[in-house]
Amino acid sequence: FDVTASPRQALDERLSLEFSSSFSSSPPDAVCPIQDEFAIQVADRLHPGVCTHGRHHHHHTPQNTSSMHNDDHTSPWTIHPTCTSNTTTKFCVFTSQTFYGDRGITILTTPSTARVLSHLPAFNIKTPHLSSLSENDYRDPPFIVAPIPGRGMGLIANRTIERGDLIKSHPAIAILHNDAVSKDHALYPTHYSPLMHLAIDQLPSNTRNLFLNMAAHNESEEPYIERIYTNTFGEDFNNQEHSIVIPETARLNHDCRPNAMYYFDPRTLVHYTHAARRIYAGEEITITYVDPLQTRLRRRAAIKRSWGFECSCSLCSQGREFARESNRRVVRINELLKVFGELDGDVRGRRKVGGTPEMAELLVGLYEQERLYASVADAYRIAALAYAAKGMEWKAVMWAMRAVEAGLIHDGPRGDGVLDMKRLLSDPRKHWSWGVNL
Ligand SMILES: C[S@@+](CC[C@H](N)C(=O)[O-])C[C@H]1O[C@@H](n2cnc3c(N)ncnc32)[C@H](O)[C@@H]1O
Repeated sequence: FDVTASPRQALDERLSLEFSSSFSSSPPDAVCPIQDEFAIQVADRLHPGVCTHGRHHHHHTPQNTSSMHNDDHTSPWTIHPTCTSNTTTKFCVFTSQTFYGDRGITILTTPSTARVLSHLPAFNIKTPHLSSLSENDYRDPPFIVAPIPGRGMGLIANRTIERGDLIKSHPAIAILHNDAVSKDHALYPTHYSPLMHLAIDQLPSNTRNLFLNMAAHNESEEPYIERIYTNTFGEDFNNQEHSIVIPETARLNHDCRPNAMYYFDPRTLVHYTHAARRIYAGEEITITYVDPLQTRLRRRAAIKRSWGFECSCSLCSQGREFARESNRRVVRINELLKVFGELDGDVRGRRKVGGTPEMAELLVGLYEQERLYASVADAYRIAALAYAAKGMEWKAVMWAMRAVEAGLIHDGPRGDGVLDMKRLLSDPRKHWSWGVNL
């Protein structure tokens, strides 16, 4: 979806997911390295002390596993990898049937990417019965799954959900290299299609059923690949584009001005969805499938091209004058983002901030007018930087605090923007942006 979208979109009009690929060069963690509150909570509940005492913890390796690697690390794959032969790029299926308990995960990728993945903390916590996680560790989720006229199934809030409330969090069940699932690829279906089928078929049966129960927007096509094209999120691993499958989250329908936002934690392979604004009982919970900072024409075209439906969300169906003004704001937002440009310090920690505080406040206003309540995190951060650049500490702090709150919804606690704003808050005068525009 969104900046993530289906492989088809990922291939056609790939947009970027900033937090992806960041782990590709990070060293493997020796002890339970998870800093994520939720994952720690889950791990500790099931295996008290593993995360808190930092004991080394390896995944159990069943007998039929033979490690592909000869490093000192135990392979997490519980089924011997199957690979393509006679292809320029070698792809293999790597499956763990014990990932997050009995949920399992299947990965169709190159051996080098699989090796990077196998070192993730996700494979370092042993969480046998995270099936509870598959409905979010909620005994009483704040939504029901129900048919929505003209949209198939969807999620309806069953009580008030406040901004920032967790709606869903689920580990991925499949990670598929886009080159191996692209219908346009010369070697698909002869070489890659059997591998893709094997990948899904090797999942534990309950998890495979989650996959098969997902919607396909074109039933006449091959059922597995259609489910992938309809439901996956895009994510880079090892700097290569992949599609990730989170069946429960794939029930969320699209809205150009959604009330929920998701992010993926590439260390734990858990996908999180939070409310971006207050959602009342009876409202449908939605996410955006496309970059929301596009004009109506482009959004509608992108949705039609990748999912085959006509966007009828409130923004897509509003009257001509309203649509024109929204388009204008979107264009202006993009112009301002360009003016502010690169938002990190340079190597010496000194980089001018490209715009003024007034421009930054205009940007915030435009995001809010556009009802972009999660991605407004970017505008808040820009405002904090613009004020810090002018040496205006308290204004900088105010916007940084807003940026952290919105950033937690938009990018999660390890998002670059959130981390940068936390650094600013811990000592504004030592931040890279302090006084750079004076
Ligand atoms: C990821 S699935 C969403 C869940 C799906 N409705 C289901 O029944 O499981 C994407 C598909 O849902 C439908 N869909 C999602 N958002 C929609 C919307 N705003 N209007 C119409 N159909 C929508 C389209 O058929 C799309 O291909």
